[in-house]
Amino acid sequence: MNRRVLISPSLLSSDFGRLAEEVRAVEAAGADWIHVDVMDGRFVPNITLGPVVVEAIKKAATRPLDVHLMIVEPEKYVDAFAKAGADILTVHVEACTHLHRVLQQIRHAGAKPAVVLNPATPLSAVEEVLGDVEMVLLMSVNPGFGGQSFIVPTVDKVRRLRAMLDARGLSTHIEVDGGINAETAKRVVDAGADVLVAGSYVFGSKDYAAAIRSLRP
Ligand SMILES: O=C(CO)[C@H](O)[C@H](O)COP(=O)(O)O
Ligand SMILES: [Co+2]
Repeated sequence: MNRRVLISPSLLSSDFGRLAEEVRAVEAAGADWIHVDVMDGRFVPNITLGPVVVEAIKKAATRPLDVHLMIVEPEKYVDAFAKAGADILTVHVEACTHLHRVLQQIRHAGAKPAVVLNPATPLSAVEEVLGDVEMVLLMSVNPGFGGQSFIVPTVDKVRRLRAMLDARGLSTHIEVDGGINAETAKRVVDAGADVLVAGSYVFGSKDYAAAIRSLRP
């Protein structure tokens, strides 16, 4: 099946001093979504931004905000991020004691629920909630930093997840995040991914439009 591939540039590698301009620039360059990385210094060894900054990004953006929460106890903050303008809210399965409850909370808050797995977390960890999410995000680096190398076994993980979804008649998005460039993009799209996060590849290039174009099949 031919799915339209969506590109979600990660602002993590953008110029934070010119965040609104950067959002407008990637949108003009063809971004479908805007990926926002929220890190708390506990779930991951890095700290980025909170709901106040998401609200500022929302004012600059016209495309959906794809908010990736790399935080412990996400249930304490999902309402605030939804209120700030997150359209898709993605929580780590490793951070949720009651994953199903958190996904319900996200939907009640008015955002689309999604779940993300670290590279070492097996697909079986999300098998029971596949019908409750709009998207499954597979990390293809260990979360916390941009600019890392793609972890190759993710390609087979994407293929196995797409087969699990097909077997259940679900057309849930599969997003891949970490080390995405023109070469790795092709490999994960061929395996069944349809949303690509790219941070350093897009924001590190001189021509955002050309970089985004090169990620599409
Ligand atoms: O979630 C993330 C890191 O935890 C980022 O979205 C990801 O690393 C994007 O950066 P790059 O494309 O440079 O790998
Ligand atoms: Co991310």
